[in-house]
Amino acid sequence: MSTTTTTTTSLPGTYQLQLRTLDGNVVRTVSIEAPRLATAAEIPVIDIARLFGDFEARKDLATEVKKAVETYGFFYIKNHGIPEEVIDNAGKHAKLFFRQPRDEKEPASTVHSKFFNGWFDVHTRRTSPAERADNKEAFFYRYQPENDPIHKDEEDPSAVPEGIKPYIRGERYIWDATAHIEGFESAIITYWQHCLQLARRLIRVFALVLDLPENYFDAVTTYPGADAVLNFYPGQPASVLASEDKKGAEIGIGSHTDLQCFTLLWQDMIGGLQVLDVDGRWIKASPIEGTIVVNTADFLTRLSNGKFKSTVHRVFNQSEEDRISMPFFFGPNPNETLSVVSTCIDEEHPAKYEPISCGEYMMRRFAASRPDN
Ligand SMILES: O=C(O)CCC(=O)C(=O)O
Ligand SMILES: [Fe+2]
Repeated sequence: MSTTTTTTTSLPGTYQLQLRTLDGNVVRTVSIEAPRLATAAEIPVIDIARLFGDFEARKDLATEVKKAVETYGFFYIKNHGIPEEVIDNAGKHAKLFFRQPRDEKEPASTVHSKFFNGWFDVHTRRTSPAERADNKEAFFYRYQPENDPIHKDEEDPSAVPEGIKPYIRGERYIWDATAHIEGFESAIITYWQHCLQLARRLIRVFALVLDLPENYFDAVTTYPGADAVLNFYPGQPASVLASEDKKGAEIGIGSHTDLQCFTLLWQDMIGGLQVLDVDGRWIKASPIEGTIVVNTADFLTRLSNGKFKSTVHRVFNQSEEDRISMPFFFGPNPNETLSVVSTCIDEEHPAKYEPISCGEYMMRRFAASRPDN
C-alpha cells in the first residue's frame, strides 16, 4: 500500500485535483483555502412532506428541487418519513460491526466477494488518484430482490427477469459473516428498505423537474441499482488536529462524484462532508439534525443532458471521534439502456451523451479509472 501523493505544478494558492471519470482522470484546479460554510442557496434544506401530499403539492416540491439540482445537486431533506428509530438502529449496528477486532470482520471482507460486497479496511482504497488513500472502513451491500418491498411477497422473489439476472449482485455471505451481531442484518436491511421506498418516490419528483410524466421512471426502477454502504471514518489524533495546517490529517474519502442517479446520504453529527463549488473552493455540507443529504449523480446528469449537476465531494473527519455515514445509491434497472430524455433536447441542445445502461456505465467507469491500490 502506498501513501504517496502526486504533485503537479499549480497556480499559487491552488492545487490540481484529479478526478476519475468515464474518459479517464480529469484535472480540476482547486483552492487550498480552508472550506467555508455553505449558504442556504447553495445547499438548501427542503421540506419534502409535500412528497406525501397531492399532485399540486408534489409539483410545488419539484419547483423547489429544480433550483437545487441545477445549482450543485446537493440538498438536505427534512420530513423524509424514515423513522428515527430505523436510522438509529442501523447506525448503532454499524458501529457494533466496525468496532470489532479486525479478525472478526475478516469473514465479511470484500476479498470473498464476486461483486464488491462486504467489508474493507482503512487505507485499502484510493478514491482520488492524487489524494492519500481513504482513511475509512466500509461495508458494502447490494440489491437483493427478496428484500425489495415490491418483490418480497412474491412466491419466488429470486425468479427475476432474464435480462436482470446477471446484475443481481447482492451476496448472502456478508449476512452470514455478521450473524453473530444480533439484529445486524435486520437493522441494516430495514434501513435499506426505507431508503428504497423513499428513492422510488423521489425519482418521481425528479421526473416532474424534467417535465416528464411523474411515473416516467417507474417501469425502469423495478430491479434498480440500489447499493448501499456503511462508512466508518476513524477519529484523528488530537496532535494532528491541533497543528495549524493539520498536515497530518487524513482524508476520509477522496474527491469524487457518485455514479448512479442520486444518493441518499445519512450522516451523523460529527461533520466532515465537503462539496466543491464552481470556483474550485470547498464548502462544508455540515450535518443538520433530522435531515438526509440528497445528491444527484453522474447517470442523472447524462439523462438530463447536463441539467442535473453531479458535484464533486469528499470527507475529512477532523474530529477525535469516529464518524459514520450510511449512503444509499439509487439508479435505474442496470440492464436498461436509457437515452437523454426528450424534454432536455432541442435543436440548440442536441443530446450530449450516447444511450447507455447504468450497469454498463458503471462498469466502464470502473474500467477507465480502476483504483490503483
Ligand atoms: O460519508 C459521507 O458523508 C460521504 C460518503 C460518500 O461520498 C460516498 O460514499 O460516496
Ligand atoms: Fe459520494
